[in-house]
Amino acid sequence: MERPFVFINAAMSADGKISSFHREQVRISGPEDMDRVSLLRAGSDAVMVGVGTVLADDPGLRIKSADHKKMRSDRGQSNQPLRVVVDSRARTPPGSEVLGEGSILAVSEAAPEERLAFLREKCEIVVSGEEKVDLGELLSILKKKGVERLMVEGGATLNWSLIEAGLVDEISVYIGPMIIGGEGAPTLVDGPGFSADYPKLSLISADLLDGGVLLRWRVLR
Ligand SMILES: NC(=O)c1ccc[n+]([C@@H]2O[C@H](COP(=O)([O-])OP(=O)(O)OC[C@H]3O[C@@H](n4cnc5c(N)ncnc54)[C@H](O)[C@@H]3O)[C@@H](O)[C@H]2O)c1
Ligand SMILES: Nc1nc(=O)c(N)c(NC[C@H](O)[C@H](O)[C@H](O)COP(=O)(O)O)[nH]1
Repeated sequence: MERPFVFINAAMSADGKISSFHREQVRISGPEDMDRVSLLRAGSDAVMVGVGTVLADDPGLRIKSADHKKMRSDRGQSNQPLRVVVDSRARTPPGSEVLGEGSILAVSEAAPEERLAFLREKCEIVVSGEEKVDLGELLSILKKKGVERLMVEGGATLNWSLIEAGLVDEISVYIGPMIIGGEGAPTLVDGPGFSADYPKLSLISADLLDGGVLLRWRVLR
């Protein structure tokens, strides 16, 4: 099945955590990295998160920088990339920042109709998979909608599922100068974990940024 180019972008502490043990957002990136995140959004056709991230962080996922919006309009693209939430059972609160024009809620057949009735007014609903969203099918639906480049902004569980399914081409991770700790704190990739055939990476670049380091990895097949 055809799919977009998929890259994960995340920020983690020096000890590999992407938020605290009570899943509260931790600002790991500095201003330079956040500007880079905005630029990555500007260069993408869609930005995707899991519902865990919506519930924890309530991100808007929009480009705020006028320069970055202009870059898109100069290229003949819409002002903002599409915003996609992977949410099998439609748990996204109707007041979430991510919803509104240009947002897609990716649910499974198990999503309760009474939740969808509410949410349908605030976003487009795309159904795939029986219990859990079928990520391969979702990516092929997005490709048919014209999404060539998809940015994934976490969290830990969605990152795992995409990597496990072999659906990720690149990973950019900013490693910030801090320790978060906690065995229950989400890491860059959670889920059950691999016990063999560990996916291998090839380093594209390593740069100093905001007192930390930005690594870009290509996922090898
Ligand atoms: N530092 C960063 O860069 C960064 C970025 C994003 C999120 N976060 C943090 O990550 C945490 C959220 O991560 P998380 O793991 O709890 O949630 P998540 O955002 O990865 O969402 C996972 C949820 O998505 C849904 N889902 C539906 N279909 C799925 C599928 N096929 N595969 C996987 N998930 C599917 C499930 O309900 C699942 O629980 C928060 O604490 C947030 O602050 C940090
Ligand atoms: N790049 C990055 N650095 C961080 O230090 C951090 N905590 C996140 N966390 C991911 C977060 O859930 C969102 O993806 C956006 O960082 C916020 O997005 P908005 O400004 O609301 O659009 N992401």
